[in-house]
Amino acid sequence: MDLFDHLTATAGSHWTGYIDHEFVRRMGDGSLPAPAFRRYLEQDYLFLIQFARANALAVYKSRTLDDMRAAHTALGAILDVELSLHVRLCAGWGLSSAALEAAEEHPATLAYTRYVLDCGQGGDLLDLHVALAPCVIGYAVIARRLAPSCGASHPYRDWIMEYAGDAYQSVAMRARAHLDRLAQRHLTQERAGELEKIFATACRLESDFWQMGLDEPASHA
Ligand SMILES: Cc1ncc(C[n+]2csc(CCO)c2C)c(N)n1
Repeated sequence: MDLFDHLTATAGSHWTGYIDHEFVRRMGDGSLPAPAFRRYLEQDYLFLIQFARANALAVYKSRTLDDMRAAHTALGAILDVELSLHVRLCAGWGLSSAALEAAEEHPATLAYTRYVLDCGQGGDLLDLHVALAPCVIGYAVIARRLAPSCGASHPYRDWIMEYAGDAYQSVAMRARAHLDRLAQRHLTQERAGELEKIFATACRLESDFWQMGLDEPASHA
């Protein structure tokens, strides 16, 4: 059992509630309403920007060149690949770059991203990578589960295939192996409980992020 397996097992319903969230299930069966997906996409753009900062923090928190390179690669992938892919996906759903630039962070976006950054600022590289794991590895797990039921005209095919594809699956596998190497160097019995708590909290915040997409926006009428 690697550290990721251990963390998902101890997170229990926080983990399963995240990967099996109603938003995920309805994306899988295609019944997710388009406005919910658009709300998610808009906030995910803002999420990715903060996620890039979290990887920059991981570069800073690294004590070996290997760790530094891993974080630097992830940072570059977000800035040079992920964000432009995301902007293109958004355009296909009627969200312009101008709309993305004008968007404000929802409390769920703020809570999740700043929690991850706080884990990294207050803790060490292992704390930070454990806080990032539900995001980086969780999306690969979710997309792999949805892919078999994703036909050619599935409305969420682009999203599912992006994360279920070989390229992203191997990114996630490398992240998982890196997390395990970090654990071998830094994990002690005394730290296990705190790391389990960080992982479970990040899963809860991922669930809140899905839920934000499902919830109707507050009416200001
Ligand atoms: C709320 C939310 N959680 C996770 C991801 C997934 N994700 C974010 S950055 C990245 C690439 C890592 O190199 C991946 C897979 C997301 N997009 N939005």
